[in-house]
Amino acid sequence: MLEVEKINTYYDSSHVLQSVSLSVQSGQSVALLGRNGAGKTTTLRSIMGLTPPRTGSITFEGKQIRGLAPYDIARSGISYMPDDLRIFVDLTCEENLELAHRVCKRSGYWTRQKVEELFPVLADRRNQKGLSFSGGEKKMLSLGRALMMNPSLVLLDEPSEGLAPLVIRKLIETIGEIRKRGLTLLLADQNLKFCRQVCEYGYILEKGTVVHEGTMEAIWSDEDVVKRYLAV
Ligand SMILES: Nc1ncnc2c1ncn2[C@@H]1O[C@H](COP(=O)(O)OP(=O)(O)OP(=O)(O)O)[C@@H](O)[C@H]1O
Repeated sequence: MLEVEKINTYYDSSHVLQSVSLSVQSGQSVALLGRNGAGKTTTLRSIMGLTPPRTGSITFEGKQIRGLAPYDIARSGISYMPDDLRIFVDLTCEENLELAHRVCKRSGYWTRQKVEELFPVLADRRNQKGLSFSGGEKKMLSLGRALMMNPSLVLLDEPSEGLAPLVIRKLIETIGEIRKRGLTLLLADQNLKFCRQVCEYGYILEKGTVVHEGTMEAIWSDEDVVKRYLAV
């Protein structure tokens, strides 16, 4: 479904991603792992066209998307939950969700009603502005916005970061529900235990390079790999 081949991404003259390749199959859930500054966010931003790679290829459902504007990439069926969530704090919960749908113009299973069924708290807070939301609620709203675009692939940046263990458990269940609707996921997260519960396959980044890949079970049980690339 998604093939990233040898992409090189820069911030000005700083060469951050160095020949990164990865692939995500339809229906799969794939993790991008690695320590702070390894290049996880930059990989997601590169796919989304927000920090376009200078070279390499990104194909999605057989079409080249490298070089397209982010909104065209979104309309092709990829949505993105950034680590800073990017919800509109001056808008109500309902307005945030409807705006995402209107911008993307893709219809499908996910309507505001379906998103509110998945996250009942968003129904409770339908008319409240985002500023008053807790961190966990903002995350749910941001994920809800991503779903309202009716994507086939969702990129999630640090979904578990900053959440209490109980909320993470709920998030794991929610991701399971989302996957039952046929969605494919690529997520960047430093929480190996969380990734093991929601992903089948993982890529480990270090200094902008893929240094290891394998099933999440294999990564989880490889003490050397965990110590070398993931332990803090
Ligand atoms: N806007 C920017 N301008 C310049 N350099 C940047 C910018 N954003 C990130 N970098 C650098 O690019 C490298 C990769 O950062 P990136 O945010 O992709 O890593 P990450 O794995 O997502 O880490 P984190 O978990 O801390 O977000 C780091 O060295 C970082 O300092």
